[in-house]
Amino acid sequence: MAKILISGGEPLHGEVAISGAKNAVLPILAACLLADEPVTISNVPHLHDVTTFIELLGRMGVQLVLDDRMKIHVDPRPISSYVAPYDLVRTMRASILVLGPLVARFGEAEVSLPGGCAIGSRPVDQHIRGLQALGAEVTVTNGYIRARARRLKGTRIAMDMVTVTGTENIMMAAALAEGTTVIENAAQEPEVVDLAHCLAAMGARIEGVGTATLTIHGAERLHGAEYEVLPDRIETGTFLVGAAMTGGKVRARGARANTMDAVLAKLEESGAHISTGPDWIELDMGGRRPKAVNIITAPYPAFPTDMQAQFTALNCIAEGVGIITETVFENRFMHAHELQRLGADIRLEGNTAIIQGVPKMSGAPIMATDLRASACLVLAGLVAEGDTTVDRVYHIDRGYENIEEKLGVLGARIRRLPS
Ligand SMILES: CC(=O)N[C@H]1[C@@H](OP(=O)(O)OP(=O)(O)OC[C@H]2O[C@@H](n3ccc(=O)[nH]c3=O)[C@H](O)[C@@H]2O)O[C@H](CO)[C@@H](O)[C@@H]1O
Ligand SMILES: C=C(OP(=O)(O)O)C(=O)O
Repeated sequence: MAKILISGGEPLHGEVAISGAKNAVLPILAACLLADEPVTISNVPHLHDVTTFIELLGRMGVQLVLDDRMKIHVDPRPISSYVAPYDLVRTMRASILVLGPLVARFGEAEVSLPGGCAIGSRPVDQHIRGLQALGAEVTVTNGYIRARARRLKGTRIAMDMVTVTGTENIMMAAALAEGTTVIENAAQEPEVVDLAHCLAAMGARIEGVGTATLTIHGAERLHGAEYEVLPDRIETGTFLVGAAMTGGKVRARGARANTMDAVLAKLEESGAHISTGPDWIELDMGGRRPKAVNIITAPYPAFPTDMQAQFTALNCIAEGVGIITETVFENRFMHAHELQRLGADIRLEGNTAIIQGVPKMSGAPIMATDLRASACLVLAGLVAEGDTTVDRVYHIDRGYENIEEKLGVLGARIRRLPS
C-alpha cells in the first residue's frame, strides 16, 4: 500500500491551484443521467472518486469521453443498465446519487445499500423516504435498494435532518417529476447550489437555491448543457490550514472565499491574516504560532465537518486549549489516536475533543482511516519534527488531486512511497 513520507519543519509558501470540488462533481455526474442529450462538465478534478463514478456510469452503458483539460463529455443515451453494484458503492458512498436520477428518468433503479463507514453509520433513509413521497415504489432486499415508478409526482417533502446527498437525490428526481416539489429543511451547501445551477443549465426550474426550502418545477425533459464545477472549498481550507500551522503564507488560486466564511473566520481567530479576491484567498501567518480555536461542526453555513480533522491538527500545535465538537457524524475522531502518536495532547469525551496545544510534535509512522483524517495527518506531518509516514493514503486520493505535488510546490518536503 502506498504511503506518504513527510519530513516536517518547512513553512508553506507560495501559490497553489485549487481543483474542482469532489462533492459537486459527483452529483453533477449523476445529474447527467437526467438529460436526453450529452452534457459537458469542466473543471473536473482528477480524483479516485471521480474515476469510480466514471466506472459506475460506464458500466451502465453511459458513454464518457475525458479530454486532457479535465473536461468530461457524458452521453447518457446509450444507457442499458440501471444498477449500481456493491463492489463500486462500497468504495464510494456517493454512488447513491444515481438512485434519484435513474428512477426519475428510466422508471427503475437498483442501487446497493452503501452501509456504514469509518466516520459513522450514515443511513440513507431520507433518500428512500423522499423517493417514496414522490411516488416511487421502493424495496430494500439482499442489500439492494430497488425503486420503480411510472412517473414521479411532485409533492412536499420535509427532511427529518439536513442531508447533503439526500437533498441532491430528491432535487434531481423532482426535476423530472410531474408538477411541483417542495423540499423543506434542504441542505444549503455550496455543492448543492452548484448542482442546482447545473440542473438549471439543463433546463430545470428550481427556486430557493441556497436556502432551506427548494421548490422544483418538474420538467418533461432536461437537455444537454456545458457546466463548470465550482472550486473545492475543503481542498482550499486544507491548504490554508497547512499554511497557518507552519507559520507560512499561501495563496489559493481559483478559490471562492464566499463559500468559506465559517472556515476563514476560524483561521482569522487563530491569528492568520486573510485577504481575498474574486478567485483567490491568501493566508499570511507571518511566522507566528496559531492560537487554539473552538469549533462546533454543523450543516452549512456553519463550520463544515469535512474541515474538522484539519483544525484538530491545527489545535494540536496551537497556543492554548481548543475544544472541537463534532455534531454531524458520530465517529469522526479516528485521527485523534494517530495524532497522539505524534505527541498531541487530545482528550476525547464523546463527540468532543479537548486539545491542549503542544509546542512541538515528533514524526512517527501513522495510519489514515478516512479521507479528511488522512489530510489532517499529512498536515500534522508538516510540523512534526523528523519523518512521518502516513499509511493507507488511498483514502486521500479519493478527494485530493496530487496532494503531495501541490504541497511540494509550496515547499513541503513530502513524497509518495510506492507500495
Ligand atoms: C459526497 C458528499 O457530498 N459527501 C458529503 C455529504 O455526505 P452525505 O450526504 O452522505 O452526508 P449527509 O449530509 O447526508 O449526513 C448528515 C447526517 O445525516 C445523517 N443521515 C443522512 C441521510 C439519511 O438518509 N439519514 C441520515 O440519518 C447522516 O448519518 C449524518 O449524520 O455531506 C457530508 C456532511 O456535510 C460531508 O461530510 C460529505 O463530504
Ligand atoms: C466524508 C466525505 O466524503 P464522502 O461523503 O464521499 O464519504 C468527505 O469528503 O470528507
